[in-house]
Amino acid sequence: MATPPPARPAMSHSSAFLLPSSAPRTGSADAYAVVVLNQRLPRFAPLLWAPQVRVCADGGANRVFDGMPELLPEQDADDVRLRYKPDVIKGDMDSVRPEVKEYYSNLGTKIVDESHDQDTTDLHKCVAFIAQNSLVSDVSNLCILVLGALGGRFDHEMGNINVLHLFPNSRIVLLSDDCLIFLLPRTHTHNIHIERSIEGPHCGLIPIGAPSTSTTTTGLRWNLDKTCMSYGGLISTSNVVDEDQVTVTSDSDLIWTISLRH
Ligand SMILES: Nc1ncnc2c1ncn2[C@@H]1O[C@H](COP(=O)(O)OP(=O)(O)OP(=O)(O)O)[C@@H](O)[C@H]1O
Ligand SMILES: Cc1ncc(C[n+]2csc(CCO)c2C)c(N)n1
Repeated sequence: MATPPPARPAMSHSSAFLLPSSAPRTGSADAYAVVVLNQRLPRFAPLLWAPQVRVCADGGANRVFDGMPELLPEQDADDVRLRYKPDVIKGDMDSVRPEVKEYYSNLGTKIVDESHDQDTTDLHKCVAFIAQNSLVSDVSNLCILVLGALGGRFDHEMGNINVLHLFPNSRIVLLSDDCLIFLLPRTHTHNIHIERSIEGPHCGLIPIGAPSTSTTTTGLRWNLDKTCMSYGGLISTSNVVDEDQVTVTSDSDLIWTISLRH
C-alpha cells in the first residue's frame, strides 16, 4: 500500500500590502521590509515605503533619489527625498552615484560597503543583512518586498529568483510593475488569498529549483492533481485564478507568480 504524503502545516499568503493604505488590510505578515534594486521604480513604490526597514541595493539608491520625485511630480523634490530616505545602502558600491551616497549619508543612512564579496549578488547581501541584523524585533513573520526584481537583465532576474531558493524560510516577494513572484516551500501547504482588485487573473506555478513528482492545487482554471512538473516536461504557465483562494501542495519548492492589474 502506498505511504500517504506527510501532513504539512499551512502557510497563508496575501498581497494586501499593495492595497491603498486607506483600505482594510488583512495581510499575512506582521512586518515588512522593502529592498529597492537598480531598476526603474515600480509605480506603487511610494505606497510600499512605510515598512519597518528600507534598504537600497547599491544602485537602487539612485533609483530612489531620481525616481521618487518623478513618481510624485506634484510635490517638492527635496521634500520627497527627505520623506523617502533609505535606512541602509548596501552592496558592492559600483553603481550608486557618489553624490547620492553622500546625500543619504548626510541624512543618517547607513552605508555598508561589501565590495570585497564578488560571489554574492547585492540582493543576496541585502536579504542576509535584514535576516541577520535585528532591524526588526521579530524576523519570524517578516515579509521582504523587493522592488524592481523582474524585467531587465535575465542574469539579474535569475539571480533574484535564486535568492528565493537560498532563503526558503524567509517570506520574500519579488515585484515589478507587471507581476509578483514568491516561493512556496515544499514544507508547507499554501493558502494564497487572491486580492482581485490588484492581481490576476494570469498566474503560473513553476518548479525552477527541482522537478516535482506530485503537485495538487485548487482554485485554478487548470488545476493539478498529484501531477508531475519539470522543465522539459509540464510547467504551469498562462494559468488563470478562478477563485478567491488558491491552495497548493507540492513535494518540491515551487515559484508562484501572478499578474498585477494596471
Ligand atoms: N536589469 C536588472 N534586472 C533585474 N534586477 C536587476 C537589474 N539590474 C540590477 N538588478 C538588481 O539590483 C541589484 C543592484 O544592482 P547593481 O546594478 O547595483 O548591481 P551590480 O552588482 O553592480 O550589477 P553588475 O555588476 O552585474 O552590473 C542587483 O544585485 C540585482 O539584484
Ligand atoms: C561562478 C561565478 N559566476 C559569476 C560570478 C560574478 N559575480 C557573482 S555575484 C557578483 C557580485 C555582483 O554584485 C559577481 C561579480 C562569480 N563570483 N562566480
